[in-house]
Amino acid sequence: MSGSELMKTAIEIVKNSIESVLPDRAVKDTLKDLNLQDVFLVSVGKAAWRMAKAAFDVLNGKIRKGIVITKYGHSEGPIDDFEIYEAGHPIPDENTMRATRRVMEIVEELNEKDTVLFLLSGGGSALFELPMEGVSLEELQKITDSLLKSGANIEEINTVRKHLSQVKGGRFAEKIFPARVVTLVLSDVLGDRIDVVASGPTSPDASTSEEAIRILERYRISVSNEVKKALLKETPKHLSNVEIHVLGNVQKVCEAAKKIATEKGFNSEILTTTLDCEAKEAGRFIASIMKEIKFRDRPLEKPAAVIFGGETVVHVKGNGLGGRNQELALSAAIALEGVEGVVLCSVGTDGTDGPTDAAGGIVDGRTAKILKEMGEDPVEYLENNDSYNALKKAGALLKTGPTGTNVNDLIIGLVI
Ligand SMILES: Nc1ncnc2c1ncn2[C@@H]1O[C@H](COP(=O)(O)OP(=O)(O)O)[C@@H](O)[C@H]1O
Ligand SMILES: O=C(O)[C@@H](CO)OP(=O)(O)O
Ligand SMILES: [Mg+2]
Repeated sequence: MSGSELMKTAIEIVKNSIESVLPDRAVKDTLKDLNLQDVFLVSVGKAAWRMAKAAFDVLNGKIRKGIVITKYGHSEGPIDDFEIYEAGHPIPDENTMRATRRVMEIVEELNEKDTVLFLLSGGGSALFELPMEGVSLEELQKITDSLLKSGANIEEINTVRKHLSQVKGGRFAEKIFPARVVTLVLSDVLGDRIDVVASGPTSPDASTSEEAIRILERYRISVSNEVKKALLKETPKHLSNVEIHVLGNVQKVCEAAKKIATEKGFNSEILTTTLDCEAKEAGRFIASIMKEIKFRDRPLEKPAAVIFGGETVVHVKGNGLGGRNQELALSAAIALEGVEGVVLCSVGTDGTDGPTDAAGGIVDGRTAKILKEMGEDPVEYLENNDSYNALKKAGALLKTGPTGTNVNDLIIGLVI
C-alpha cells in the first residue's frame, strides 16, 4: 500500500467510525422503549439538531413544543414548528442567553403532570447559560476563556461553570420541578461523568463550591467580589424529578474504529479510551508506540491499527491557531519524520477542533519534511500553538464540517 493509500484508508476508518456514533439510532431506540406522551422537547449541544430531529421522527404528534440550541453552523434546517437557535461556543454569548431565557419561560410554567424531554450533548456548557445574579456575561466570558487556555480539564472547567450558573449543576432540573425531566445524554466526557457533560443541567452535582474556588486559585484566575459571592451558593446534590439515559460515548467510537480497521486487515487494538494528558506529549508517545510496531512488531504485528480515545489538554501559551487534535498530530509528525508506512490521524468527532474549521490532522513520515523543505520549522509552530497553520502548509488538515455528533476525540495510528 502506498503512503497516500494508507492516508485514504485512515480517513475512511475515521469517517465511518464517526458515522457509527451519530445519535439518531440511539435516540430512536431509547425513545421507543420509554413510551413518552405529550412532552416539551429541549435539545442542547453540538449534536442538538440531529438528536431533536430523531426524536421528532419517532415522537411525531407527541411533542407539545420543541426548542433546539446548537453551535453556530450546526443546525440543518427547520424541524416542524420547533424554535431553533444557534449560539456561541466554547464561550457563551448574547444568543446563548437569549435562547436559554426562552427555554426558561416555557419550563417555569410546567406542573407535576408535565414531562420535559431533555436531549443533551457536549458543547451545552457554552450554549445553555444564564449566569447567577450579579455575574455579568462579560466576566463569565473572560473566566471561561482563561480556563480554556489554562490546561484545566473539562471536569475542573465545568466545576466553575456550574457554580456560576442558574441552569447548570442540576439547577435546570430544579427549575423544572415539579414537572418531570427525562434526559438523553450523548457523552463527550471521559468515564461518562454525566454531571460533567455540558455541566449537567439535570444531574445532581458531584462538585462543590469549595472545589470551584480552589480551581480558580490553582489556575491563578482572579474574579470580582460578585463572582466570589455567587460561587459560594451550593448546587443541588439530590434531584427527585430526573431520569437519565446515556446514548453514546468515546468507547463506542473506538470500538467501531477497531471493528472497521480489523475488517480492513489490520491487527487492531484500542490502547486507551481515557487519554487526557497534554496534547503534544500524547502525540509524541503515540508516535513512539507506532515506531515500536514498525521496527519491532510489538505490541502488535504489522499491519497494525492502534486506536486511542480521550480528550487531551493544551496549555495555550503562544498566539497561533490550532486545536488539541491538530497539536497532537503535529507533535506526532515531528516524532515520525522520515518513517515510512505510518499514518496518524487525530480528530474531534464533532468535526471542529479548537477555534478552527478543521476536525483535526492527518500526518505521516513526510509531513515534517515537507515543512522543512519549505523553510519552516515544525517545532516553532508547535511551540507557538500554531498547529493549524503548520498542518495547512503541509496539506495535513482533516476537514469534515460539523458531524452531528460529539463523543470526544479519536486518534488512529496505522502502521504497515
Ligand atoms: N492555538 C491553539 N492550539 C491548540 N489548542 C487550542 C488553541 N486555541 C484553543 N485551543 C484549545 O481548544 C479548546 C477548545 O476547542 P474545542 O474543539 O471547541 O473543544 P471541544 O471540542 O472540547 O468543545 C480549548 O480548550 C483550548 O485548549
Ligand atoms: O459542554 C461542555 O461542557 C463540554 C463537555 O460536555 O463540551 P465541549 O467540550 O464540546 O464544549
Ligand atoms: Mg470538550
